[in-house]
Amino acid sequence: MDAASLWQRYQDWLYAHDGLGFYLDISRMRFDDRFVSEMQPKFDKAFAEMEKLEAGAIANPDEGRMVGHYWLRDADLAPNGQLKAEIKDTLAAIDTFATKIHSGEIKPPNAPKFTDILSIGIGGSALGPQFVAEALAPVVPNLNIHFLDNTDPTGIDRTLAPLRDKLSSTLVLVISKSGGTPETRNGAIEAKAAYAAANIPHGPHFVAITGHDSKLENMAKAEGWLAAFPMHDWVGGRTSELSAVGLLPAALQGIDIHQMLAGAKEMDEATRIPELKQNPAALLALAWYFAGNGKGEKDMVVLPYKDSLLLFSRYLQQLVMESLGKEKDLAGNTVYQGIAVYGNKGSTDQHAYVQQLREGVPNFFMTFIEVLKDRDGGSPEVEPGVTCGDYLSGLLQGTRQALYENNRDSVTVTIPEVNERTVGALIALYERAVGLYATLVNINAYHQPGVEAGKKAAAGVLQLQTKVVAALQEAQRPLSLVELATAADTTEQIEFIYKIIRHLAANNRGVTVEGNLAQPAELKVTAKR
Ligand SMILES: O=P(O)(O)OC[C@H]1O[C@H](O)[C@H](O)[C@@H](O)[C@@H]1O
Repeated sequence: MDAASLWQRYQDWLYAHDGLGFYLDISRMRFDDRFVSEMQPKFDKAFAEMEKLEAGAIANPDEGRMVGHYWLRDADLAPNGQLKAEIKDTLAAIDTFATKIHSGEIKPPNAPKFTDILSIGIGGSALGPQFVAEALAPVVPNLNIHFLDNTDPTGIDRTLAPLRDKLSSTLVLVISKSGGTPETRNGAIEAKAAYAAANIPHGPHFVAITGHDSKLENMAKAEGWLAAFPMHDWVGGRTSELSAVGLLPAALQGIDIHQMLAGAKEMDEATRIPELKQNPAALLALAWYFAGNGKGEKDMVVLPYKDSLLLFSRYLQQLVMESLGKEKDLAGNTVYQGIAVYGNKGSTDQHAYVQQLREGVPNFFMTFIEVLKDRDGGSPEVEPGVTCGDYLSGLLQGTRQALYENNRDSVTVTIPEVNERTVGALIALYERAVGLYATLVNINAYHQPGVEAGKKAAAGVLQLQTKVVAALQEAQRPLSLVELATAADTTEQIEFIYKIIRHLAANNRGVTVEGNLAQPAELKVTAKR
C-alpha cells in the first residue's frame, strides 16, 4: 500500500473518544473489507450476548454465575436492588476506611498511624493491585505498598525484611476471593508468624478481602481482624481490579478510585455501543481475530512506551490467557483456544527481543501503548530541539513502521497521560474486548477449569510427602527409593518420591541421603533421629 492509501486507511479506521482523549488505531492490521463484512454476524451475536450478560444472565454457565464487573462502575446497571446496595455500600466502606486510616482515626495499637501495606494475594488478587500501584501510586504515597504473591520462602523473606521494623505500623491485606488459595494462606501464616515473633498481636493489623463465608472470612471473624471487605461471587478474580480487591489498596495509597471508576464507566459506555466502528473494544477484538485467524495463531506482544505501565502486559496476561485459553467451546467441541500475551515496555524491549519480532518467526502481532504527555513540566534538550520524550515517541513510531514494512501487523492504543481515568479506561477496554472476543470464538471466558489440574496434583504431592516421611520413620533403617516406594505403597510415584527426598535433603528436613543424588537407583534414605 502506498503512503497516501495508508494515510487514508489510518483515517478511515482511527477510533477517537473525545471525553477520554483516547485513540485506537487498527489500520496496521492488514484485514480487508470482505473480512469485516464476514465478521459482522459474529459481532451482532457478541453484542447481543454482552447485553444479556450486563442484564444479569448466567454468562458463566459452567459455574452457574452472573458476570457483573461492569456493574461495579455503574451500580444502577446491576440487575436488582440488593446487588446495587452491595456495590454502593462496599464503595462507601472503602472510602470511609481509607479516610480513617489516613487521618489516624483508625490506628494500630502501638503506632500513631499505619505507614505501610503488606498485600497478600495471587493471580487476580494481586496482578491488578500491582499494575495499578506501579502506574498510579503517588511518589510519596499515603501508605507504601509491598506484595507477597507467592509461596517462595526466599521471596517472602525479601518482602518481609524491610517491614520487620515497621510491623507495628503495617496494615496487612489478605486478598482471596475463594479464601482458600494455598499460596495466599501460606503468605498470611508467614505474616502472622512475623507478628508473633515481634510480640505484636496481628488481629488489629489484618484486613480480609474475600468471598462471603469463605475460610478467610471466618478466620478474620474468629481472630478479630481489623476489617473485612466483600468480594462478590459475580466478579471473577481477573476482572476484580475495580472491586474491593483493587480499590481498597489503591485508596489506601492515595490513588483517586472514583476517577478510576469514572474512566472505566466512560469506556464501558463506549464499548457498549453495538456498532463495530464506534466501539473500541469491538475493534480490538476484530484485530485479534484477524491476527490469529480466530484461533490464537499469533501472540499478542504488548509494549507500553511508558515505564509506569510496565505491569500492564503482565496484568493482561491473566485477563486474556485465563479467559480465552480454553480446550472446549460452549458446544463442547475441542478447540484449544487462546491468545498468548507478553511484553514489558518500550523502548527497553527494543534492545532485547525486538530483533526477533522484526526479522524472526512472524508469530505475533504488536500492541503499542502510546502516552502523549511526556511528563509534568518541561524537558531539557538532549539534542538541539529534541527531548527524551521525543525519542520515546520517535522510537515507537519507528518500530511500528519497521515492523509493518516487514509484514508484522500492529495495533496502537493512545492515551493522553497515565492517570486514574485512563488506567480505569484501559482496564475496562480490555475486559470488554476479551468478553466480545470470547463470543466471536464461542467460548466461556469466565471460568478456568484448567487451573485446577495443577492444584490437585500439587496437593497429591504434599500428601505423598507425608506418607513417605511416615514410611521412612517407621522403617528405622536406610531404604532404597524402590523400597521406600513399596513401603509407602506408591510404587508408581517413584519419580515424585525421588524429588521429594531431594528437596527435603536440600533443606535439612529430617532425612539423610547416602549416595550420589545424580544416581537415584543407588540412593539410601534414612529418617533422621
Ligand atoms: O482470589 P483467589 O480465590 O485467591 O484466587 C486467586 C487466583 O487463583 C486461581 O488459581 C485462579 O485461576 C485465578 O483466577 C485467581 O485469580
